[in-house]
Amino acid sequence: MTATLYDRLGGTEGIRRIVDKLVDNHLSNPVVSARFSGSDADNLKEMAGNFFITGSGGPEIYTGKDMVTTHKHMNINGDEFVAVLDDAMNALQANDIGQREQEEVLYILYSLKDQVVGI
Ligand code: HEM
Repeated sequence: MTATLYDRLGGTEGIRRIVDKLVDNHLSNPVVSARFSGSDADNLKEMAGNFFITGSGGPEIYTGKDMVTTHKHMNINGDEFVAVLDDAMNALQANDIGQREQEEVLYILYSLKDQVVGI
């Protein structure tokens, strides 16, 4: 049986490391940093980490809002969405995640586009 994406990303510990890097990337990415200027970075890391852990086949610990409710009225555009995908790919590569897993994460994130962009 193939291991879950959760396992292949290094389980809870591995995903926490990836998401910490992802949020740090957002904070220093000029395309999106202003979006997060009022955010509590530690809380965002916790919530985004929980989202990834649950969404990749790990324990059901995500108790945050759904993606439409979270991003509604933010008027997020396509360039910002691509910037977030860039930050995610960079975070995976910085943590030596394999290409197959990078592709799977990219596909999952891309599939959420309609729940994030222009809503
Ligand atoms: C597929 C792409 C994305 C996913 C999976 C995602 C996921 C999340 C999650 C899980 C949260 C936390 C929700 C909660 O606290 O209940 C969140 C919050 C947020 N997201 Fe996204 N997001 C995505 C794209 C974006 C984009 C493109 C932007 C804008 C550049 C953005 C801006 C924000 C902001 C400003 C918050 C609120 C932070 C806060 O409460 O301080 N997101 N997102």
